[in-house]
Amino acid sequence: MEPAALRSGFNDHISVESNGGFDCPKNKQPFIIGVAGGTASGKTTVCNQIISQLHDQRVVLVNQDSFYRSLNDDQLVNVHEYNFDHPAAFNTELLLSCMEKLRRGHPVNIPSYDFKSHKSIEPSRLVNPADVIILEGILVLHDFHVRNLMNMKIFVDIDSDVRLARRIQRDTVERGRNIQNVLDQYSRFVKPSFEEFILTSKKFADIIIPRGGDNDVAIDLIVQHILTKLGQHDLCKIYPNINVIFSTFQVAFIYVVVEHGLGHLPFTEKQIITPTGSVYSGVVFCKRLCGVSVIRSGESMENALRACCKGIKIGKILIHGDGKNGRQKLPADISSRHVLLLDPVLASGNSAIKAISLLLSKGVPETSIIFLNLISAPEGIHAVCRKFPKLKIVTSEIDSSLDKNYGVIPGMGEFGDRYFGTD
Ligand SMILES: Nc1ncnc2c1ncn2[C@@H]1O[C@H](COP(=O)(O)OP(=O)(O)O)[C@@H](O)[C@H]1O
Ligand SMILES: Nc1ccn([C@@H]2O[C@H](COP(=O)(O)O)[C@@H](O)[C@H]2O)c(=O)n1
Ligand SMILES: [Mg+2]
Repeated sequence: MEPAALRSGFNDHISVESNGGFDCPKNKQPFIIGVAGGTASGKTTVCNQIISQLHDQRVVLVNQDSFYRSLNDDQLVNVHEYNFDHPAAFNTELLLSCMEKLRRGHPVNIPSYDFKSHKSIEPSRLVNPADVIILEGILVLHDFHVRNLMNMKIFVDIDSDVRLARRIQRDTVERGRNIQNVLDQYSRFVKPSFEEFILTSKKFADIIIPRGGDNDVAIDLIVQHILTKLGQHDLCKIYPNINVIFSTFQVAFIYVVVEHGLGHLPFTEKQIITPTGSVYSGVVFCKRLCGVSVIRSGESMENALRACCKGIKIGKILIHGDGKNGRQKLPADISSRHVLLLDPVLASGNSAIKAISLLLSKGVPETSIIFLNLISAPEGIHAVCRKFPKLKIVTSEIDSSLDKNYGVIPGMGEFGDRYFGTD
């Protein structure tokens, strides 16, 4: 029996975690982008361009400016002594709690800030949860906790002279300042704080955009990346070494997973002369292969592997449930081969970790292991990917979670029993 026949409707089981960690459906967490850069570098302009190109997605823009602390009366009297470019000028705790609520899928009230009175004003802005949240501001890459929220970090990089010219223009027109105020504030606070806190956060950026809003190519690439990520499971946003095969009903077939796994192996071009004398160009794997099945359910994938790679050697690993080390029968030269580790279900990850550790102890490099499975639980992916970031996982489905007996939900029951007809 093919495993696809064991399951039905397995694409429509998005569930909600019950542990208070996240209230969002598991693979529906928002994609959070941070956009930093010096004053008047074009952060807001870049964000608006990204938003306009993401027209089919729910996007919200949160400005760090909204979290400026209101000045008290004493501070207002001496406003020219106040450093608005220092991290302490912002209420970062409030920013973090608002971002956390949005991340969990809750609406939130964001304060409104008035640059003329230097205070928060009513009404605040009700922001609804969205697929993409963009957080923009001079210091959003400075604070470790704020940075940690982000899936993508952008720094807008523009010549300081251009920024100063734009700032004079903007602050005199929109923020009620005169040129002398702007220049004094710039040389006393804005420039030194830029060098101390903003420029030093540039190293945390994933993308640096020269020329800001004029850089159409950079904005286009960013939008494409966001669209790709929005289509992916959340775990793929965290672990680049996990590959989920496009999930239609048919692709749960073992053969497709095996073929896809083979596609991850390095190969070189090879030409041969056919019996009719013509030249045929094909490819050959750079290194010899070996399958290793985890007994017993992994054996269900062996036929597919043999069908794809005639004569491939296949070893076996038996994992004990009682904490003892696993037993194995593996080719003597396994350390010089690429290993396709076969186990159709990745649940807690405990068996997989034992099997992988055993392969490593036999000298197989982590980079030479491709773990092929059909159904995986997020818990197993976290466990394996954290411990072995250099191996690849190829799966056809990431399910919702684990039950208390470490069974995958919804999963497909005891795979070995169902496949071999012993249930
Ligand atoms: N590429 C550009 N060309 C000309 N003016 C620009 C450009 N980008 C931004 N500006 C102007 O510069 C000022 C600052 O831009 P803004 O996007 O608000 O910067 P930031 O949010 O980084 O402070 C605004 O008045 C804006 O209209
Ligand atoms: N009351 C305030 C608050 C902030 N500023 C300046 O705004 C700059 C940050 O905003 P951008 O849109 O330019 O990123 C920052 O450099 C502060 O100096 C202010 O002048 N008055
Ligand atoms: Mg701005």
